[in-house]
Amino acid sequence: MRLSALLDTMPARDADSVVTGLAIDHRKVAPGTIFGAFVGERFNGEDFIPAAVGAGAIAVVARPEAKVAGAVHVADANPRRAFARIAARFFPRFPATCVAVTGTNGKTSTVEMTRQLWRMAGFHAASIGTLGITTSNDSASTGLTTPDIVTFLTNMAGLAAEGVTHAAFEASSHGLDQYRTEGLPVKAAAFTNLSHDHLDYHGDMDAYMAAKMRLFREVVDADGTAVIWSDDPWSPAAEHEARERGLRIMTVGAHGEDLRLIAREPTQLGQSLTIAAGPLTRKVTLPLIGAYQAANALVAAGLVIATGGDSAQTLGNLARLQPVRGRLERAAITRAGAPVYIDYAHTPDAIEAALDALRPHASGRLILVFGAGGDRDQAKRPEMGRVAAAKADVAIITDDNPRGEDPAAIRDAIAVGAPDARVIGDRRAAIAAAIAEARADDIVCIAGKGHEQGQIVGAGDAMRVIPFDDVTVAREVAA
Ligand SMILES: CC(=O)N[C@H]1[C@@H](OP(=O)(O)OP(=O)(O)OC[C@H]2O[C@@H](n3ccc(=O)[nH]c3=O)[C@H](O)[C@@H]2O)O[C@H](CO)[C@@H](O)[C@@H]1O[C@H](C)C(=O)N[C@@H](C)C(=O)N[C@H](CCC(=O)O)C(=O)O
Ligand SMILES: Nc1ncnc2c1ncn2[C@@H]1O[C@H](COP(=O)(O)OP(=O)(O)OP(=O)(O)O)[C@@H](O)[C@H]1O
Ligand SMILES: N[C@H](CCC[C@H](N)C(=O)O)C(=O)O
Ligand SMILES: [Mg+2]
Repeated sequence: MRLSALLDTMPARDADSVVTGLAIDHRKVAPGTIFGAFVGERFNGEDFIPAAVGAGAIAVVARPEAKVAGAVHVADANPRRAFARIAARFFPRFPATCVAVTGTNGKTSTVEMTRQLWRMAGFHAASIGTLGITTSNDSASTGLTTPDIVTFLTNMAGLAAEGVTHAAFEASSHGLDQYRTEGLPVKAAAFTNLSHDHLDYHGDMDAYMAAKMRLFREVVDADGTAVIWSDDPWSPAAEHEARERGLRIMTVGAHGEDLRLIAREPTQLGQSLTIAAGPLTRKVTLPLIGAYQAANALVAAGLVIATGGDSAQTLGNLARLQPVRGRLERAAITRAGAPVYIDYAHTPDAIEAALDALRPHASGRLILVFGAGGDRDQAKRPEMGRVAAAKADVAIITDDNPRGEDPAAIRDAIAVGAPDARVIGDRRAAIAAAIAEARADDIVCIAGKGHEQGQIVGAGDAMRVIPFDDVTVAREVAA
């Protein structure tokens, strides 16, 4: 592709230069690359411009004040956005129907359920997010929830080339703030909820919400649909944003206008949902437990219906949803007979949602093992402790990806909110203690890591990922 096909203005002599690719990391620059130089948290990408040009970059997207010699300077006060727009021209292929999900909790579950519902309707569908890229044949891990813009668009082009026509992706607040998911038409976008997380990055809840709402303000198509979970304290604010943009609005939940959850009753293996969709009222048995999973399933149904799915068929298909990895996944039964669940709860609100989901199924006690990640929001730690102390009968604080921090200091910060909790740093020992403690009528919940396959310790060059899988460890210890 020629540079002139990607840039609006450039010196005439550069117009015919051939663009071979795009990169935001100077180490990935090859001859013919367009390099995006961004000011980040750890580095200033502008410092790498000479190295990028040396490696063959033919254009650099950077702030007007950046120094660029030997390549076209695409100057923009918001270089991440400018780069995303150029990248979208370079990768013009994508699945015809793309939808996005944002919110503090429930993104992964919702995109994965959306993929399953599309699949049941006969489409070749994919989901992209924390679990990586999932299609009905394959799954591949990508590292971050929302990868960088080049990876994101490359993946979308790859899916389209494989024949995927429907894709649901997670839009994390970091991803939205850093323009990591732009450039393809997004027919519908969902908001699940907002609660305490990532305030280290965003500062306060209003700024966090504003980052998420870029999805409605800028990313979703102007004639697209906003699917909004109606029962969250932040739902009215989300609805206001969608209205301001002139989007079609679909509200879902007990207070929802479009998919109204009229009743929810636990059954032995799941729950029975009564849902009104316009004139149609349907009762379906969802084979998953907990209010939070019902919420995510309904938002997923909303996205499918918003993009042309038949209401009756989509709601009926909820009965065939498969569990999402690491989200209230039953991993083992202890020798005493207690079920052990693995859940990805790593925020105060998620711990509450997971324990609320399990409570109706425990005639005895709820025993919780949990921790908080290092180099992440510190303010959520005592809050996680408080909700654990309030909602679990036995709480055990352990390590969950300490990264560059002292694990003992993280545990102490959690214990401020849960002074009676036991503290066992070694995660395997903590899981073993919970399993040893459980009697037949108790339930053990191991929170925070879900599908993760490792314990991240150290930072920078000293960073190591020690293999660790809660499901495997729970099975080994329970055996
Ligand atoms: C805080 C954050 O989001 N950081 C991400 C962000 O970093 P940054 O823009 O601050 O970049 P930086 O490392 O300071 O470097 C600045 C620029 O210089 C470039 N660079 C840097 C070094 C070098 O040698 N050469 C070079 O060119 C970098 O590519 C970058 O463009 O962009 C980097 C490149 O894509 C990411 O690796 C990095 O993710 C870090 C590792 C991270 O931990 N991110 C987490 C918090 C995150 O994004 N999480 C969300 C999930 C949230 C949720 O779902 O709850 C996610 O979407 O995964
Ligand atoms: N709708 C919801 N309401 C409240 N809590 C939820 C909801 N959905 C999920 N959770 C909780 O959050 C955890 C993570 O769920 P999920 O992975 O779907 O969210 P996510 O938004 O993708 O998270 P991340 O920010 O890590 O990407 C679940 O294991 C559960 O404890
Ligand atoms: N997407 C989340 C994942 C957290 C998972 C938990 N195990 C942790 O490390 O805190 C984050 O980056 O904050
Ligand atoms: Mg996720």
